[in-house]
Amino acid sequence: MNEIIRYDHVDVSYNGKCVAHDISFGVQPGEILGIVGESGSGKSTLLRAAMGLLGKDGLVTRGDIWYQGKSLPDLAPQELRRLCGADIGMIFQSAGSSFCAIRTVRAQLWEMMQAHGMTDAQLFEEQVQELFARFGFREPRRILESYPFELSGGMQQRVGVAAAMLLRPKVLLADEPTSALDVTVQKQVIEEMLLARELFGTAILLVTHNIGVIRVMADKMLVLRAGEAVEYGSASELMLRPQAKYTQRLLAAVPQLRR
Ligand SMILES: Nc1ncnc2c1ncn2[C@@H]1O[C@H](COP(=O)(O)OP(=O)(O)OP(=O)(O)O)[C@@H](O)[C@H]1O
Repeated sequence: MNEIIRYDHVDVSYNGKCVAHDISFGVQPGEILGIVGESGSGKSTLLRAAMGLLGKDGLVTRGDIWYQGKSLPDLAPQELRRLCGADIGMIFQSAGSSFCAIRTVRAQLWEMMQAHGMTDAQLFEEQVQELFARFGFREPRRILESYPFELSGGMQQRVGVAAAMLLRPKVLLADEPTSALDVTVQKQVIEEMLLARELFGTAILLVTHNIGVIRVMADKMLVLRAGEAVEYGSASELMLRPQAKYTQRLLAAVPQLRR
């Protein structure tokens, strides 16, 4: 199995308190893993652990997160920063808040690409226009020339996904990428992520409360409760035949989207 990322018996603690315990799973290139569970079950912590974003109180205390033969928690900060974005992209609940308010979208995307070694502004322009066109943005030039506050929250999120994909990451960590959006824009962001997988073979770790989003996107599903893995397996199988009472309750609790 050529998994692109593997969590291997991972424990994570904040201030010595274990909030994720003995979590193991692997994700193949192009595969989408949905991570679900009630609030506080450790979903975001698992994504943040891969990126070294647990803050000063958080630590991977046991196990490994393997990415292409490297143990991410053991990497030097500098090496981890090099992987973040370029190899492992991120998209959060509100892309708007990760954009700087006083610089245009173009300036920020160009800066990001320069930070990852791009020097040719013409090439950047071609690549960004091409990607925006593929993602179905009607006015790519206007978007690039906009300040983030001039775009709707939904458009900011769509640009956030496109921005993450500019670097063609092999893995995309998506933490509640649709939960702040109305249903129409949710659908567009979901389609964008599915397109990213189709175009670039990106694997996606998707954290969401919305089982409907899992239903339309995920190949596999990990169900967390209080930091423990309750169930893990094929998403369609778990949707049809959830074994644990907890999963049955989660599935019953959330409104569903149609594909
Ligand atoms: N920086 C932190 N310091 C201390 N405890 C934290 C920190 N971040 C998260 N926690 C605790 O870790 C546990 C898991 O939190 P986490 O945010 O990963 O859950 P989650 O499943 O993503 O929740 P939600 O769905 O509400 O976002 C919770 O008990 C939370 O209070």
